[in-house]
Amino acid sequence: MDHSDVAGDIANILLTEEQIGAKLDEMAAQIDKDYEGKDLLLVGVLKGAVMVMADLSRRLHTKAEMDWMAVSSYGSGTKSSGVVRILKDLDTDLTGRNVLIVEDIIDSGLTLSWLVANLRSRGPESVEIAAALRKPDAAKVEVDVKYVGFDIPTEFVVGYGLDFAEKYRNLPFVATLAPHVYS
Ligand SMILES: O=P(O)(O)OC[C@H]1O[C@H](OP(=O)(O)OP(=O)(O)O)[C@H](O)[C@@H]1O
Ligand code: HPA
Ligand SMILES: [Mg+2]
Repeated sequence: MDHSDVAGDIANILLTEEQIGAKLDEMAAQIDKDYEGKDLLLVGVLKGAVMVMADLSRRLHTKAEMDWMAVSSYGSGTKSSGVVRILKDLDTDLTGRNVLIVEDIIDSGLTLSWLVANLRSRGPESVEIAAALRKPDAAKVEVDVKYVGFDIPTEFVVGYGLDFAEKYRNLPFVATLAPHVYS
């Protein structure tokens, strides 16, 4: 079998580009309502959140700044190590700011619970979370998410920013991988 093309690596498409786009429309409308008249700082969590940050931010009418943090807890594997490392910190002082963390996925919740606590300690006015995906049955810690796109089953997924060993981030949809990819 020829596994050189991406299509041969995909087992099942969970969410199409159209479904994701429609959900982001709803999320952006709610965020616009909630932040009306406020200054908003979007904090994207590299690298996975690049797609959702680009697509969500372009749907907002609220004036927003964007900054980025790079943290990593998964390395090249499919399981969270539980140890969060800051690879790149924010450039922005959070004092008095309304921060909205933009994430691709909440899986164990370890990354975001750590990140929320870290950002709250910097004196912001508020810290909320917008996440495209959440795996409710995989939660090891509860994370209070204000805006969530889709709840998905406890399966490793790729696409729309999500990687397996740095690949598949550029897929426009969210999918599971064929077993041969892991072997
Ligand atoms: O809820 P958790 O179990 O903590 O998992 C979620 C986190 O894991 C992934 O990041 P990863 O560490 O793979 O970095 P990446 O975004 O660069 O792929 C994902 O983008 C989230 O940040
Ligand atoms: O299901 C996932 N896929 C890719 N990266 C991830 N990081 C946490 N969960 C996942
Ligand atoms: Mg990753």
